[in-house]
Amino acid sequence: MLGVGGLRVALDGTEILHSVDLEVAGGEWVTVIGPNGAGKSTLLRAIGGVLPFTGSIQIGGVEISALPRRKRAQLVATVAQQPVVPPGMRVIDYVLLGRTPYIPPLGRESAQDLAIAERRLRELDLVRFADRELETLSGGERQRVFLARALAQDAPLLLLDEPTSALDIGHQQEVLELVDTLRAEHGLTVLATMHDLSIAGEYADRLALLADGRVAAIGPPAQVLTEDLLREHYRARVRVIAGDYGPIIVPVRG
Ligand SMILES: Nc1ncnc2c1ncn2[C@@H]1O[C@H](COP(=O)(O)OP(=O)(O)OP(=O)(O)O)[C@@H](O)[C@H]1O
Repeated sequence: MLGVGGLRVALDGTEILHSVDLEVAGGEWVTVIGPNGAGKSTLLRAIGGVLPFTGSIQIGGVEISALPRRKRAQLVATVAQQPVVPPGMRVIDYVLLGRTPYIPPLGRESAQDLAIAERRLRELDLVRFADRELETLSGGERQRVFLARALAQDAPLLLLDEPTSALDIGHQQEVLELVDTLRAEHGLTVLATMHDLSIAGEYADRLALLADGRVAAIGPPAQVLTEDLLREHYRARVRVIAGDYGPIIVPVRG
């Protein structure tokens, strides 16, 4: 579904990603983990088509650089780490922006577009905020709105850059379960980044550990979330405990 080969990205003259290779199958969930500054957001931004790169990024066998913007937006939806919040915009109108790739030039959203946006608001527990200005929402409420907009885009590839970092523990689980349900029902492919390693391992089929702009390890969560790899790449002292849905990572002092 997604094929990344020999990907290099330089920002302001500094190479951040050094020949990254990554394959994500249709319907698979891969989460990129790694220490601060490893290049996780840069990787997602390149795949999302907002950064220049060299190498190859293919979606469904087609190079993204060859896709017109509108077509790309029908294939890839992104929840960025810090999305731009348009001043004065109501929540429902923001979520409707997710339908833009389907609205003809100079056209208006259809009743179906509105129905899809409203369904996303319901699924993400946001109905009561529909008419509020986005700027007036709390950080966690706003993060759910960003996800609602991306899901309204109905793209087969979803890029999630730390989608639950502002959410309380209940909403974290609710949002990730919703993404997982959509994946099961519609074959959605998910590429995410996350700092919570236990949650990352519970939801992803595979984890890719990025360090200094290179893939240092990739595989099923139990293969990547090891005390040795986490010590080496995060300089963290942890205990790894076997959980029902994947390894549970507990930071320890000694
Ligand atoms: N415009 C820029 N010029 C130079 N370096 C940059 C620029 N933008 C980002 N970087 C650097 O690129 C590196 C990777 O950044 P990126 O945001 O991809 O990391 P990350 O793994 O997502 O980190 P975090 O976990 O902290 O969100 C960082 O060292 C960052 O300082």
